[in-house]
Amino acid sequence: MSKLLADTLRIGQIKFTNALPICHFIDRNSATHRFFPGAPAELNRWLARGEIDAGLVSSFAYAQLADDFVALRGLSVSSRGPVGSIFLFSKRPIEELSGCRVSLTSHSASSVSLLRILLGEIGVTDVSYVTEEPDLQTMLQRSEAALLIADHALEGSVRDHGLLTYDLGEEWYTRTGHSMTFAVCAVPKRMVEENPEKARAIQALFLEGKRKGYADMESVIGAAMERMGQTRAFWRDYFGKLIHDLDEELAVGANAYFDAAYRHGLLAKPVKLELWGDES
Ligand SMILES: C=C(O[C@@H]1C=C(C(=O)O)C=C[C@H]1O)C(=O)O
Repeated sequence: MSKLLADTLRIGQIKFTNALPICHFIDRNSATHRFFPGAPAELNRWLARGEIDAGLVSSFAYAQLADDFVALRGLSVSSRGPVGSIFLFSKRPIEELSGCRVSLTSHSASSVSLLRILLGEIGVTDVSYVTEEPDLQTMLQRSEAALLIADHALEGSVRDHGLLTYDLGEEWYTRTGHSMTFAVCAVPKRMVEENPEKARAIQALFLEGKRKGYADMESVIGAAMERMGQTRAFWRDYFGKLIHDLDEELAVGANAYFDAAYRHGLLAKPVKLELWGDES
């Protein structure tokens, strides 16, 4: 990562289609800030190491860092039911994966934990999880099932591979009745305490991007088609499933997910999502 002026805000941004409604229109570089696009696992790492100051990260990564970070109100990647881009592709029914090898995309933190939770709740045991680069064909050479997220999952979902396909947003909703929040915009508590105007500026940049994205969804869809093909109707349907507006109600679902992650031994201690900032 290049050297920046000491007070330039370094902000992480998800590089995949799921964040386009927020990120497509964002003003990426200015004298005061610079956006760094990455896969969720990269963003999580950059945030934990202090290589970015704030930004969109996996909700699970936020939970691991919750002592030191808040989540900005009005910004997330969430769904209430099917999400359309987080799939377990499986050679056999999900209930029959006990003792099997299951491949996990190296790009995710939230969805891999969600899969472990769901399989645990279903009573699937002795799974050997392996983390791999997201390539469905390679993953399934040795595994019974493979978890993909984001653009790789979208690609997998339109391919005719004859595999069983489980949408993790839908599985979570069916089992718990809760929404699921996959990504939040994390900002250090230290920043909101010592320099709240900086945290407000980050929130304003993202919220302005989102306002423009939702006001001109046809341009967002055009950008998605340029990247990945498919029809306008495909993207309208996909973006219709996503919610980008973290609020108290979505926080209930996020907290249910954090509770489950703790119960399943994936988080070291119980965590509550801390919302910060006004959405205006
Ligand atoms: C909806 C999605 O959610 C993403 C899933 C993430 C994860 O599993 O860690 C992180 C960020 C989200 O943007 C997606 O991948 O399409």
